[in-house]
This record gives sequence, C-alpha cells and structure tokens, in this order.
Amino acid sequence: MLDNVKQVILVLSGKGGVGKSTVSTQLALTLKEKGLKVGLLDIDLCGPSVPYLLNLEDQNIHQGPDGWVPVYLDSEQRLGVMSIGFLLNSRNDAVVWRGPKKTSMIKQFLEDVSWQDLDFLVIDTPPGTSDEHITVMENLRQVPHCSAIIVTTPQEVAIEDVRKEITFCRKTNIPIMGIIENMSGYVCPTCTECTNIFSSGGGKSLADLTKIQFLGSLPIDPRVGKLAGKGIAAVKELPDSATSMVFNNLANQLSELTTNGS
Ligand SMILES: Nc1ncnc2c1ncn2[C@@H]1O[C@H](COP(=O)(O)OP(=O)(O)OP(=O)(O)O)[C@@H](O)[C@H]1O
Ligand code: SF4
Repeated sequence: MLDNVKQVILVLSGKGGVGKSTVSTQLALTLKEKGLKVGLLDIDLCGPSVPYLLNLEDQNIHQGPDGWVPVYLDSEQRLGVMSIGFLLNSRNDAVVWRGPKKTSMIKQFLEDVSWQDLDFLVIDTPPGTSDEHITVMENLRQVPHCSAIIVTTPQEVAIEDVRKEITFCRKTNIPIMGIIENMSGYVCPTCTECTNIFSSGGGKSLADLTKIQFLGSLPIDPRVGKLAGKGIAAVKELPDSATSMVFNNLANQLSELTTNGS
C-alpha cells in the first residue's frame, strides 16, 4: 500500500557490493534525523542486508489487519523497515526462488505492507536490471512522485554497468535524481586524510556526460563501515565527515521536494 507515501526513492546499482544498501540505510537514517517519516523497503532478495545494517536481525514481521506491519527502528516510529531478511532464518540463507515466486514476493512487498503516512519510502533494490526491477517499476507507476538514485564506484566496470542502469530508468520513465560515487578514496582512521586508491572522478564524469546531477563522492571510511550493524546515522555519529556532508545535502534537497510538494 503506497497510497500514503509522498515520495519513493529507488536506490539502484549496476553491480553488487558497491554500497547500495549502505546508501539506502544512511539516506533513510539521515531523513529520519531531519524529523521526516521514512520507510525503508529492502527487496534485494539475493542479499537482504538492511536488517543487519540496522541491527534488526532478531526482529520478526507479523500480519496486522491491514497487511504486514513494518519493524520500527525507534519508539517514535519515524523509521519503519521491511525486508525479505525478516523472513529468513539467517542472513546467509540463499534465496533460491525462481522468477515467478520472486516477482510475486516483490509485488506483495510493494502492495501488502501497512506503512503509516510516509514522507519517503526508500527502496533498496537488487543489483543490475533484472525481472525484479521490471516488477518494481510496473508497481510504482501508480506513485505520483518516484525517482532513482544510482550508486556506483569509481572503477570503469561499475561505471559501464551503471550506464545500463541509466538506460533502464530512461526506458521505464523513472526520473533519475542523481548519481552517488561510493568508495571514492580511502579515509585514514588515524589522520582522516583521504587517499585515492582507485581512479577517481568516474561518477562525476559519467554524471556530466549523461546530464544527470552528481550527488557527491563517499570515501571508504572505516568509521562508516563500523556503523554497519548499529543502525546509527553518519550525520549523527560523524557530523564532520565527508560522508555526512553528502547525506546532509541529499536529505536537504529531498526535504525541499516534500515541502514544495513536487
Ligand atoms: N563508504 C564506505 N566506507 C566504508 N565501508 C563501506 C562503505 N560503503 C560500503 N561499505 C561496506 O562495504 C560492504 C558492502 O556494502 P553494501 O552492503 O552497502 O553494498 P551493496 O551494494 O548493497 O551490496 P549487495 O548488492 O551485495 O547487497 C558493507 O560491509 C559496508 O559496510
Ligand atoms: S594517512 Fe596519515 S596517519 Fe594515515 S597512514 Fe598515512 S600518514 Fe599515517
């Protein structure tokens, strides 16, 4: 039930392991810190890592009168979470369902969760452009405000994969809000100096080339890595970090959208 969701943000990546779930959870946590009401829906059926990242692994979901009730991170219920991970015994249980079963599970996740009134629903999708994505896009046609954020790393291959993601969004008419480059340099935990260990600037060049907004570069920051499993926003714990700056700017931009009602 997406009727009471103001804005849907799809977080996409061309390949796995580039930090899509980290971006989804940190974005949801940042929006929550700004006082907004947020839902985080993890439909990465092959690797649902959101319960782990938010320290909600021991939680179960249950059916309420209006559908599945999300797990809430906070007592004020400002961040509700729904993940396939809540239905598995362990994070390492491979989900080996075939296409139709996966598609029907995603449909249920999009239709049968009883979200409260939400300013934002952030959706963490599987990597690539699979049948699951087509199901998501078809189900989101009813949502008036939906846009995508694409996460990439600076290396060529990720950038190449991301081009396919851009083409997919354009073909399915999902507006792309912007591109985030993750793992862009390494922040030394001792002196916080950032060193570019891979090539840098790939995400920005791709954004310029495709005329998509560049939303910023997130360095590999071991302090951010350590927030995984704790459910803490970087903007709260590491307010002066480059990571916080990117998420703050992004969340400010998004909150303006809800204020302007566009
Ligand atoms: N900027 C960063 N700094 C430090 N660690 C990071 C950063 N981004 C991601 N990580 C770590 O890298 C690992 C992979 O990140 P994440 O799970 O977000 O990737 P993913 O793209 O969602 O992967 P998958 O598609 O396989 O689910 C996690 O352990 C996460 O904590
Ligand atoms: S970045 Fe600075 S503190 Fe870190 S290893 Fe290099 S010199 Fe040492």
